[in-house]
Amino acid sequence: MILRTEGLAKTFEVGFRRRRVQAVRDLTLSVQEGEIFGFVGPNGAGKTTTIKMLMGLIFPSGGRAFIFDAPIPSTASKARIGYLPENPAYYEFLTGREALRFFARLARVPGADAKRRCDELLELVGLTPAADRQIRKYSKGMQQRLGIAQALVADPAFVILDEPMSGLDPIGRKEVRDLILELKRRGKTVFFSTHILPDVESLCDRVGIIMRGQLRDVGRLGELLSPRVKTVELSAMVPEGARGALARGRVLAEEGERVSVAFDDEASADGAVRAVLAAGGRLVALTPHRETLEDFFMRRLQEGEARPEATPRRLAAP
Ligand SMILES: Nc1ncnc2c1ncn2[C@@H]1O[C@H](COP(=O)(O)OP(=O)(O)OP(=O)(O)O)[C@@H](O)[C@H]1O
Repeated sequence: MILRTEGLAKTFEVGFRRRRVQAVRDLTLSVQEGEIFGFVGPNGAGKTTTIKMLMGLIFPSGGRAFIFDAPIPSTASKARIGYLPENPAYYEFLTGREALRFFARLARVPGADAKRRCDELLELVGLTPAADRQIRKYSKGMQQRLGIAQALVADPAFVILDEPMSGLDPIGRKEVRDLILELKRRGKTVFFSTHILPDVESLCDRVGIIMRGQLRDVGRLGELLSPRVKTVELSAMVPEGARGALARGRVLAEEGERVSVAFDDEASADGAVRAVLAAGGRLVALTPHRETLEDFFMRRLQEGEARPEATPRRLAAP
C-alpha cells in the first residue's frame, strides 16, 4: 500500500464570521503500488484540498493518512513523492532547462546525475526543442509538461498530479495520458485528480469519486459501472416497405434506405435484426451501449442531490 487515508477531513473557516465549510469529510481510501488511481470529482469537490493535505501544505482537521507507511507530513516519504500542483508557478525568466536544473537542486539530485536526468525528462515530456526558451514564452501545455518533468526530477516512486490535463487541448491531453501510462510502465504509482471523465476511463486502474467533500465510490471501473446494456443501436439498410421491423425502436437517423434505431433492450434489437434480414434488408452495425463513467457520475450526482446528508454541510459559526 503506497497511500492510505483514514477518515481524513478538512474544515475551513471562511470570512469575518468564520463560517465553517467542510471541504473534505471522512475520506478513507488506499492506493496500491504500481496502480494509476484517478481521483475524480466536479469543481469544488475537495480534490485539491485532499492533495494539499497529503503533501503537507495544509493540515487535516481530522483523520489520518499514511504514505509509504509514514504518517503525513513526513519529510522522508516526501522525498519519494513527485508532486504537480494544480497551478504550477515558475520563475518565468528561466528557461525550461534552467528551471528543471533548479528543481533538481532543490530535490538534492546529485550534481553528476542532474544534467543527465534533466535532459532525459525534457525528452520524455517533449520539451527538448524548447528547453532553452524562457518559460514565459511557453504555452499552457508546455508549462504543464514542464510541471510533470519537475514532479519526476527526483525519480519518485509515487507521483501525485493535481489536474494534469487541465487547460490542455486534445493533443496535449493525449500526450499527458501517454506520459502517465509510461510512468506506470516504469513502475511508478500515480494518483491524479481530474474532472475530465474520458481521461479516467482510458487510464485508471481504480477510481475514487468525490462529491461535495465525500468519497462516494471507489473501485475498478468494471466494478462501478453497470454491466447492463442500456441501449442497442442498430443501423441497417431497410427497404421502404419493411420499416415495420424497426417499429419498437427510436429512430436516430434516416437517410434513404439507411436507418439507425435505438432499442432499450437486447431482445427487441435481436428481433429487429431478424425482421430486417427476413425483409431483405442488410445489417450495417449493431452496437450495444453500456453505462459510461459519465453516465455513472451523473447518476451519482443526482442521487447525491436527492439525499440531504450529501449536500455540503455549512456549519454555523460557533
Ligand atoms: N483556503 C480555503 N479557504 C476556504 N475554503 C476553501 C479553501 N480551499 C478550498 N476551499 C473550499 O473547499 C471546497 C473544496 O475545494 P477544492 O479546491 O479542494 O476542490 P476541487 O475538487 O479541487 O475543485 P477544482 O476542480 O475546482 O479545483 C470548495 O468549496 C472550496 O471553496
